[in-house]
Amino acid sequence: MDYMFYKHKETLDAGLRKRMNDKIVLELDNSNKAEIYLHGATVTSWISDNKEILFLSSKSVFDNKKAIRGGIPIVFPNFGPWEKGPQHGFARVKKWTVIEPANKVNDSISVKLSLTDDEETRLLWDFKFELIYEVTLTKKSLKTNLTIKNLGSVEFDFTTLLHTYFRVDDISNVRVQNFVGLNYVDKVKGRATETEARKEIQISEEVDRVYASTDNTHLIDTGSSKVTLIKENLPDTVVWNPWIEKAKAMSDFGDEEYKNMICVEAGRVNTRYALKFQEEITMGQTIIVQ
Ligand SMILES: O=P(O)(O)OC[C@H]1O[C@H](O)[C@H](O)[C@@H](O)[C@@H]1O
Repeated sequence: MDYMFYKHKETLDAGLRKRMNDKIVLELDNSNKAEIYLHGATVTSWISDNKEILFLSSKSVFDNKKAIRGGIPIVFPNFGPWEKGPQHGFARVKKWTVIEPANKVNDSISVKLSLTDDEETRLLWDFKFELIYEVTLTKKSLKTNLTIKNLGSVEFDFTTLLHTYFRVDDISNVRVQNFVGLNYVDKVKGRATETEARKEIQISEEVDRVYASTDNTHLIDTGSSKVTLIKENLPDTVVWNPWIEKAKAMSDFGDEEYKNMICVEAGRVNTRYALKFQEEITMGQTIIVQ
């Protein structure tokens, strides 16, 4: 009996240890923390004042191969289907390296991760680059900044996006602001270009829209909390909810989970950004809980 117990415990500890090695925890105090997996540098959890702000699917696969379904996956160097490699690029499925460990200064704590080109990335996309991702947590905010450096001797271009999954209690109560009058590409309707007429977006069907040149601020009212998304150097915003059929079709997403999430994704996706050799650009977002 004892033997069985200890054997089981050892297995558990080994599994737990592995998961712990794979992620970084930023902890301000017991009620305010965030978790970042090295796989994709994916922020998978952000707890502000004891409340989880991000959605992570219960079906998400943590095999260090597939992209994590939820949190904030990083899309680079291509948004959407890509003729050279996986959908949304490789940044979300590569193992990142910590270059500056978690550092607490006054009321904030931050960490810096990096991804550089390797044989695998050059095979798909033959450029020399470094991505630096800085995640900063305060009691009320989470800032995620991405610096893209061209380390080679030729220009490259890319699209990029922070694919944030927000957790909501009930999608029918969610409102998102600041799209009125903007053009968007409707990916559900064969990429038709439409103009947004609503002051507040509500979700009651499958939504997959790429809004161009959006305001730098969106207010996401989840019914039980208000969250502000502030974009920097990311001109576009994608709004996505797979709804019933798509949810069922995704193996790493629960059938009913579409009710508990909305993706509001700050990106640079409408036009590819050309980065000259030896140059760099920083872009990012800050999410603030009110
Ligand atoms: O399933 P994934 O590759 O993670 O993509 C999930 C979604 O990402 C974005 O929001 C795109 O606009 C959608 O078209 C896509 O379905």
